[in-house]
Amino acid sequence: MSDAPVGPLGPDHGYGPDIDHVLLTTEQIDDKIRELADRIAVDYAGREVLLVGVLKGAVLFMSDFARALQLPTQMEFMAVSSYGSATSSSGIVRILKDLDRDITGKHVLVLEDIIDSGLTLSWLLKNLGSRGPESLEVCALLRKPDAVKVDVPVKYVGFEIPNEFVVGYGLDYAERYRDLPYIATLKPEVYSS
Ligand SMILES: O=P(O)(O)OC[C@H]1O[C@H](OP(=O)(O)OP(=O)(O)O)[C@H](O)[C@@H]1O
Ligand code: HPA
Ligand SMILES: [Mg+2]
Repeated sequence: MSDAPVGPLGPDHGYGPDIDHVLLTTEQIDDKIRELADRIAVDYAGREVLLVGVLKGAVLFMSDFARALQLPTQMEFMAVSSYGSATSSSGIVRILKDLDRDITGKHVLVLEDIIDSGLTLSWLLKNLGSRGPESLEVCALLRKPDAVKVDVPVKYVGFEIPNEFVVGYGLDYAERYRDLPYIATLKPEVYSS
């Protein structure tokens, strides 16, 4: 057994001192993923779904969601970046890794960790839509309604959250905190150090 300190919400990989407040616990996230997966299993019954995970933020969500979804799925990943190490979007989306295969005729379900300004997803949907999928929908774990700059049609949303920068469960600040098992905000001094 490890001797690492355990925070009030369980193991926090030692990030505890940087955390300001917890928005969503591991249990709330797990329950929501099961709820989304149940709904999507009904909507896609009899169809084969191609999950497209948006790296890197959606990697934990993709992994838990694919296991919860009681349907055969295939997985592809695309890596895009618009934030770098900043806390607001540059508005410029860059493809860092494209899909490995053609999605023509497929039922594509994009999995995103968060919709903040909506710029990444708006760009991504145009890009994927031009490749001829049979259907194209989005399932996002988080959305910040007060931050949206571009309206994007999103069929499945886990949680609406306040307009604060959050980390954990795949979401990073300067590449840190993705491995935190819950979603939280950081103390202001973390940004100034
Ligand atoms: O709605 P938006 O304002 O466009 O923000 C959402 C996007 O920003 C984050 O990605 P980021 O660019 O930080 O890359 P990462 O997933 O590798 O951290 C997040 O994972 C979403 O993909
Ligand atoms: O609140 C956020 N946290 C981490 N990454 C993000 N990318 C867009 N919004 C966020
Ligand atoms: Mg990021």
